[in-house]
Amino acid sequence: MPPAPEFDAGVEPSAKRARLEPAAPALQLAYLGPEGTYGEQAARRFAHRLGVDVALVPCKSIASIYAHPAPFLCMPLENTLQGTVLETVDCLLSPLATKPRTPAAYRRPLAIADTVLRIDHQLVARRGVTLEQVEWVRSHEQALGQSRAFLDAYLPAARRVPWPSTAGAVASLFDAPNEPGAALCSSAAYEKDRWRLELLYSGTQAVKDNFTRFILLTRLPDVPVVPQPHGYGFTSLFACADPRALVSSHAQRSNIVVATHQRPAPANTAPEPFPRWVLAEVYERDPEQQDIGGTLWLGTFEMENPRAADAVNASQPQAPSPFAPSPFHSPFQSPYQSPAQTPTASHFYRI
Ligand SMILES: O=C(O)C(=O)Cc1ccccc1
Repeated sequence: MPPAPEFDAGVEPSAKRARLEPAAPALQLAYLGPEGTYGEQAARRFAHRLGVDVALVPCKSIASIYAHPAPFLCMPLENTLQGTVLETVDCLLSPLATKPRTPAAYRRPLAIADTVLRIDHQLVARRGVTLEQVEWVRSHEQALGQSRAFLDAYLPAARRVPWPSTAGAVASLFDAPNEPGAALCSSAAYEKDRWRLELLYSGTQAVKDNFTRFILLTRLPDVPVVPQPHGYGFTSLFACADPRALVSSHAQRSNIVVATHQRPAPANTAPEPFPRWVLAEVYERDPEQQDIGGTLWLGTFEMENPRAADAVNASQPQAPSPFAPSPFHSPFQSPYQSPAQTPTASHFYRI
């Protein structure tokens, strides 16, 4: 009797089996959601520039972006008409407080890039609602402020209701189906829901050339600064508790302070009528080439309270980085800053 054929279970011998590597999970990039915000547009640009597989994660507020454990965070920093985005600067300065507000398990984020978006607001309401009927307008406080003159002229009696985001304000219109309200949002947010929206006015901001600058932060170690497509601006952000410190610590390095963002410090941190913390934007000159370098990263924080500096600088978990190591991200080190000029580690740190 011939031997029984070997039982073929339909499985290839293991040596021949195709080796399917598990796909690396996409790196998360947290932004101000929901879909349709200006923040989402900025986040998409950053994702493209990073050149790695990135999953966008919408967050409910700017504060919740900063608290998110995602390796990348996208936040609005400043606007042509409204200036500083207060919630963002509050987050960036929060490590100056004695108790860091970010959970200790998350690596404190560092800025690695910026992008500038043109901002053009649309006033929208649910289908059938007219401008004359609008009793309230919801939007991010930036959009309400940028549209102040329009609202004064066209909707003087309407209540202005700050909302965590522009696209969130649009979504809220459908939760209040019987109320004659409106929202200020991007064209993208309008386009997404246009079948159920009325476009009441296009371009409500006070000037046509209205821009918002967003920054990209990372919690990963050793991420190289992301090349700027425009090729200029080696901009660092430095925070300090006393604006005078900017002059003494930067003058001799021929750095130029080009902008400052100021917020009140907790009143008990300084015996002054105007206790304040300052985030300063600084061009770092390359002393060799006599020109200005190419990338944004947040600079060094000068600390009044060394205990706070220690808390912030406390060792943080190192997530594996998919990027080549960069010399630019070691603490207290800038390519154009000699260690001899760097004040003690307990008083300075980079954000
Ligand atoms: O709410 C949004 O869409 C944001 O991204 C914040 C914002 C609001 C208005 C102008 C720029 C950014």
